[in-house]
Amino acid sequence: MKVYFIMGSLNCKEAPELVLEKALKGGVTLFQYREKGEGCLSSADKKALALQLQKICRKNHVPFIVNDDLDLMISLNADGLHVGQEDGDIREIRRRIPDKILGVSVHNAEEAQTAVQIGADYLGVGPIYATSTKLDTRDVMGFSVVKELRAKGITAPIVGIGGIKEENAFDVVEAGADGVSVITAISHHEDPERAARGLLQQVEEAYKER
Ligand SMILES: Cc1ncsc1CCOP(=O)(O)O
Ligand SMILES: C=C1C=NC(C)=NC1=N
Repeated sequence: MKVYFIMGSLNCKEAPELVLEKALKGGVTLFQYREKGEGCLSSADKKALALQLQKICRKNHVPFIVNDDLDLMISLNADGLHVGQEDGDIREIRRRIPDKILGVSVHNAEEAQTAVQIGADYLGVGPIYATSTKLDTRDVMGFSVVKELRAKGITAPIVGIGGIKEENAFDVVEAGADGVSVITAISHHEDPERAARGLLQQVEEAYKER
C-alpha cells in the first residue's frame, strides 16, 4: 500500500506503458488502471491497454487493480477491483469476487465502517488535498480525516488520495495512512521513476516515526 500509483491513458504525457515501467522501477508497490474522463478509451482499446499494463505489473510482481469495471477485472483475472460509493452494490461485488482485492472509496467513518463490515480489503480516503484530476470529488478534507478514522477504531488498510505528492505524503502517512495513492504526481512528472522513488522515501520515513 505504500505507493499506490493510479492512472489511465488520459493521465499520461507519454505512452502509459512507458510511464508504468518507470514508476515501477521507482518503487511503486500497487497499481490501479483507471480509464476515466472525457475521451478515455473504451471496450477493445481499453482492454488492450489493460492487458499491456497488467503484463508489466506481473513482470514486476506488483498487483494489478482495475477501477470500477468489474467485467474487465474478471475478463483479465486481475488481482482486484476498486469501487466508489456509487459504483454498484459493494456487497454484491464482494460476493462475486470473494478471493480478489476489493478497495472502496470512503469519505467518513460511517462509510468506512460499512465498507470494512462488507469485507473491503483497503479503503481509499480523500480527497486529502485539492486535485484537478478528478472533477467530481467531495470537499477537500486534509489529512485529519485519516486521524479521525483511526480515532474511531478503523484498523483496515488506508491509502490517502487527492493532490498527494512528495512534499505532503509524509503527513498523510504520519496521520495514520498505510500509504498514498497518486495519479499526477507520478504520471505528469518528467521522470516517473524519480517521482515514485521520492514518494516511497517519504512514506518509509513516516513509517519510522509511527
Ligand atoms: C481518483 C481520485 N479520488 C479522489 S481524488 C482523485 C484524483 C487523484 O489524482 P491526483 O493524485 O492527480 O490528485
Ligand atoms: C477514487 C479512488 C479512491 N481511492 C483509490 C485508491 N482509488 C480510486 N480510484
